[in-house]
Amino acid sequence: MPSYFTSSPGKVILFGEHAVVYGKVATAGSLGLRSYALIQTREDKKIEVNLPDVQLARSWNINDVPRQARWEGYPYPPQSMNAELLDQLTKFVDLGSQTNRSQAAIALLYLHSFLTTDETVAQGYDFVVRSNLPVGAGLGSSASYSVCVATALLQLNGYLSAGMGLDVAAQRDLVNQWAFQAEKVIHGNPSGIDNTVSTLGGAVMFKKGEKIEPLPGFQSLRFLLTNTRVPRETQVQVANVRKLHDKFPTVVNPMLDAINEISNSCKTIFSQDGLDRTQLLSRFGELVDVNHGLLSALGVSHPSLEKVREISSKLGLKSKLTGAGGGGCALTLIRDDVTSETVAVVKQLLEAEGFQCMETSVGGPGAGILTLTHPTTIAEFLAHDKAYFEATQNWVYFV
Ligand SMILES: Nc1ncnc2c1ncn2[C@@H]1O[C@H](COP(=O)(O)OP(=O)(O)OP(=O)(O)O)[C@@H](O)[C@H]1O
Ligand SMILES: C[C@@](O)(CCO)CC(=O)[O-]
Ligand SMILES: [Mg+2]
Repeated sequence: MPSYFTSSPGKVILFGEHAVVYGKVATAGSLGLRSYALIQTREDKKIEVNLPDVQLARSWNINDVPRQARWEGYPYPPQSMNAELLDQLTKFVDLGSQTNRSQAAIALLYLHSFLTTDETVAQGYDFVVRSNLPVGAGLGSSASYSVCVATALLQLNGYLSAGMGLDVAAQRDLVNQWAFQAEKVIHGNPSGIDNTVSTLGGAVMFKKGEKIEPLPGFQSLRFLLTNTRVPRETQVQVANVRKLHDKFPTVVNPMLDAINEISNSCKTIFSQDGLDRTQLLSRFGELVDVNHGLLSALGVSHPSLEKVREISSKLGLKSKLTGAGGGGCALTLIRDDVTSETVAVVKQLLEAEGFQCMETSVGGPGAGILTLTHPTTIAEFLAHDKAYFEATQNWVYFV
């Protein structure tokens, strides 16, 4: 009975959120906070799905779920989304207005419709995901979920096996492309930066449709992440910026160009000879400030995010929103000269506002698979704590 864990990280966007949707460059890195999935075959032709982070536990007869015939470009996804299939799945899932759950379930079944083989249909499978990422807070929980789904379905159905003849880079690309489809189900019109960082890991410069460039020297930066706990949906924030853009293109386009130059300036300061670390961090902090100002002008800040900036700036620290904004998370640059006492004070002040602070590593591994030698039960998977997965050896990453 094939049984696998898959895992993938969240992301933090340093510069360029929203502008990246319009083809501008953005800079982002993977987070130490990850999602974990279990996928394993069953014998009763059912799909048993358990997504505790969005309170979804459902079971379907596998034969009731629509399937797609072989398509052009197989095994890579079709160029455009299948709107008819999405409609069909929305009705099939029938989760009404509970968008968190329904989007997660539809994204899974959308990929299932294309990727499930006759062999899997003859058995059924369990699928469970749990995440250490806050859901809907700007740290790429949807992309991390999407990459876990894509990796799990591709692995279970044999697309990543040696028999398919794909090298590691091609496997990684396949995972990323299918995860992008799932992100489209959840987000509407994503740029692809979140699923790309979640698949590849590390720290990258990203521009839609172009080759990903690693960002040198990034690992050594420290950030504090603050979750304001103000809920928001990426899809809504992206749509709001779109409305502003369409109403005032001559005003908004130069702002998006300016954001593009922030990522380019970030690259320059990392590669500039003769810039010492103190100067680098100081310039990086200035870019953080400018980027937040532009995002705020695009209408995606929130009083809670301005509060994070106010508190951190009192202690000489620079912060910006990260991800789609409108609530969710802010990142604060911790320069090398900032003492642990100062960090503790900032955290205390932010937590007193009801915010949640996290220090996490950035630039770690991307998506990974672990083949289980002994099948596990859903209950056992759900009972493991976070440390269990991190301590588990033999993860294979797409590096
Ligand atoms: N652990 C999870 N289990 C199931 N579904 C999840 C999980 N994490 C995220 N999702 C799906 O992703 C949606 C949240 O995506 P959204 O893009 O709004 O937030 P985000 O990805 O955390 O933020 P951002 O895109 O700004 O980084 C949820 O509504 C749910 O459908
Ligand atoms: C807001 C946005 O730029 C980043 C969300 O993490 C949307 C996207 O790139 O798809
Ligand atoms: Mg998202």
